[in-house]
Amino acid sequence: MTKTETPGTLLAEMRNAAPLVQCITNYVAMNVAANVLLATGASPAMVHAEEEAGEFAGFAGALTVNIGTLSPAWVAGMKAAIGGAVAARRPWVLDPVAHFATAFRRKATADLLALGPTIVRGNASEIIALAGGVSSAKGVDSRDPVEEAEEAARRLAGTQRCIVAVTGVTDFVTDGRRAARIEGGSPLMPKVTALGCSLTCLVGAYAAIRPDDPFDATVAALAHFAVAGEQAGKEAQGSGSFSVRFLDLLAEVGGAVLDNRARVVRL
Ligand SMILES: Nc1ncnc2c1ncn2[C@@H]1O[C@H](COP(=O)(O)OP(=O)(O)O)[C@@H](O)[C@H]1O
Ligand SMILES: Cc1ncsc1CCOP(=O)(O)O
Ligand SMILES: [Mg+2]
Repeated sequence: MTKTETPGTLLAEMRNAAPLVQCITNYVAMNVAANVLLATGASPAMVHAEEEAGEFAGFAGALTVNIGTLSPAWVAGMKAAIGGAVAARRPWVLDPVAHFATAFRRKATADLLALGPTIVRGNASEIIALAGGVSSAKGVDSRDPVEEAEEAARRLAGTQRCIVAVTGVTDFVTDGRRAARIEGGSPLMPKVTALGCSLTCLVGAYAAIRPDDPFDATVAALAHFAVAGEQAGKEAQGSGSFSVRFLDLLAEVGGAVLDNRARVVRL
């Protein structure tokens, strides 16, 4: 049986390792996600050109791929990066932002999924649709509760042989066998753009320290967001002050505080 590792232990180890994370993310998220990784202790690099993305992935600790603002050149860069990550046996995370919205996105997402992501992180609408169901969303924001995506997540994890993380009011993580729910966060989080995209990059940072079995690492990344987000929500006056306080708290939260405050239910 695999030993369960606590979020706090993994946070301390991740911070100590300061993993280099190659983030291919969208124009909206690039700056936000880089600041989130720096605050948590990881080292972000936004590298997406086809000419260099595969080479970079060969020495980065992990790769994250997000389709938020897609174009054909970006898809080529993503595929090159994934080739480099797979060859170097590094974990890679897929964030299928609004993949159901257009034929271009659907095709790109199907191609990327076929390359075998280590982890898929999306909101409930995205995960429902990725598993073949009908979601209520049209764009990047979720219109479905996480509870309705749990079965889809288990199915997707089983068929793709990967970890699936669904986020929302209460997050859900499964590898098709193990599963966990993570409570916390704040209703202000979906009111700040690119936090889901940034979380995907943070999942990459945690996965970099457990490349062969990143289930607990994925739970730890979500717990880190949940604990910092909950506290920031208590202190904020609105989404502007939330953003600032959230970044500070991602840095302030240490291993002991994370283990104290994280509400993780293993199923
Ligand atoms: N209503 C909510 N209450 C608490 N936390 C939330 C809520 N909605 C989203 N979150 C948190 O916000 C972060 C981003 O998740 P989500 O909004 O689902 O992603 P996306 O931005 O991709 O749609 C996650 O940490 C999630 O737990
Ligand atoms: C608004 C927007 N449009 C295309 S990508 C993007 C950001 C989505 O960020 P998130 O999925 O984290 O809410
Ligand atoms: Mg998203």
